[in-house]
Amino acid sequence: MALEATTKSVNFPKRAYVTFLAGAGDYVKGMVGLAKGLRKAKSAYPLVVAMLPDVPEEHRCILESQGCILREIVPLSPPENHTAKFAMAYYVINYSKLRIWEFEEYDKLIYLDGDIQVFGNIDHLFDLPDGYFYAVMDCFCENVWINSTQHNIGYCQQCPERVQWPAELGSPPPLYFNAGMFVYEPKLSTYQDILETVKVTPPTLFAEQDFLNMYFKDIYKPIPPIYNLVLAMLWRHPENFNFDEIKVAHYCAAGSKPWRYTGKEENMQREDIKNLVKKWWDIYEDESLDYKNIIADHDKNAPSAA
Ligand SMILES: O=c1ccn([C@@H]2O[C@H](COP(=O)(O)OP(=O)(O)O)[C@@H](O)[C@H]2O)c(=O)[nH]1
Ligand SMILES: OC[C@H]1O[C@H](O[C@@H]2[C@@H](O)[C@H](O)[C@@H](O)[C@H](O)[C@@H]2O)[C@H](O)[C@@H](O)[C@H]1O
Ligand SMILES: [Mn+2]
Repeated sequence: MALEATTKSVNFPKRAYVTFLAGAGDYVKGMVGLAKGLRKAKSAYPLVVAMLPDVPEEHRCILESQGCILREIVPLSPPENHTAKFAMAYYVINYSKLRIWEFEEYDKLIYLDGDIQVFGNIDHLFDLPDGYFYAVMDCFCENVWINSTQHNIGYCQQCPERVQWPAELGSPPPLYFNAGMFVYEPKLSTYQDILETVKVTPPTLFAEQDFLNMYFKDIYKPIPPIYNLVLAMLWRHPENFNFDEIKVAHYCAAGSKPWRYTGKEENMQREDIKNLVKKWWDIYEDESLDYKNIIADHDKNAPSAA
């Protein structure tokens, strides 16, 4: 009785990982890989999939069979802005990612893109102090940044001493994070304000990533690159991290999505890239990590009821 009373009286924080799925394409493979990777890393928390209505029933069944918690969200579009030239045309759908601020039933969430894999347990990030927005600093060196001032003057925050920010351009830009992974606290009041702010914020190159950097710039706290290794860092800034310590890999470099990897694009024949793509496939194809087998093992080993 005492134990039961204690358990009931303790208010355990509700935490989860959350990802975002749009369309009927092959990103669902990324989600399955992510769900299995979190299990292999022995994470204590579930994976919630915030999915747009266009995700087909077949993909929903696959994700449920892998133990994912499905949450359908409504698309969110940026204000009409015909001059908007996103770095990648499809980035416009990524604004819908902002719906995850309405998941107030959770105290703290860690967002992970579907093209991310977790190779080491990162549950401890949930214990970071509340009231801040934690994410890894991005890199501006890839061609996808070609229309940005930083890229054109050769400036990157990963090595601010290489090319100094020119005084005539004022102070250097605030630290900028990659929005493929972040630790945040969902709150309806914040969510409502985000919706209102999106309506009056002209879209820019990196769509919702730019928006999130503007919106959270006062409470953004950088965390080490090993928690969201944007693959371009391997050839752009290898001095900024230790390859063997990578806990989270982000397959966002052109041609690096494991489920459609051909090895043909620039840098895709690198040994470290081939190693990370293989590590992703090893998890994706590991049937012992399938939810149904984990549950079966658990039931088999559970102490029989007295
Ligand atoms: O057709 C798409 C495009 C994107 N996404 C989701 O949106 C995220 C951001 O897109 P992406 O990772 O391709 O952007 P990148 O990090 O490569 O710039 C993906 O990881 C997926 O979670 C999706 O589900 N379907
Ligand atoms: O919609 C904008 C997207 O912007 C970001 O992707 C970019 C950016 O990180 C560049 O710095 C990389 O060089 C590039 O490869 C990568 O595609 C996020 O990863 C993604 O989740 C999403 O927010
Ligand atoms: Mn991504």
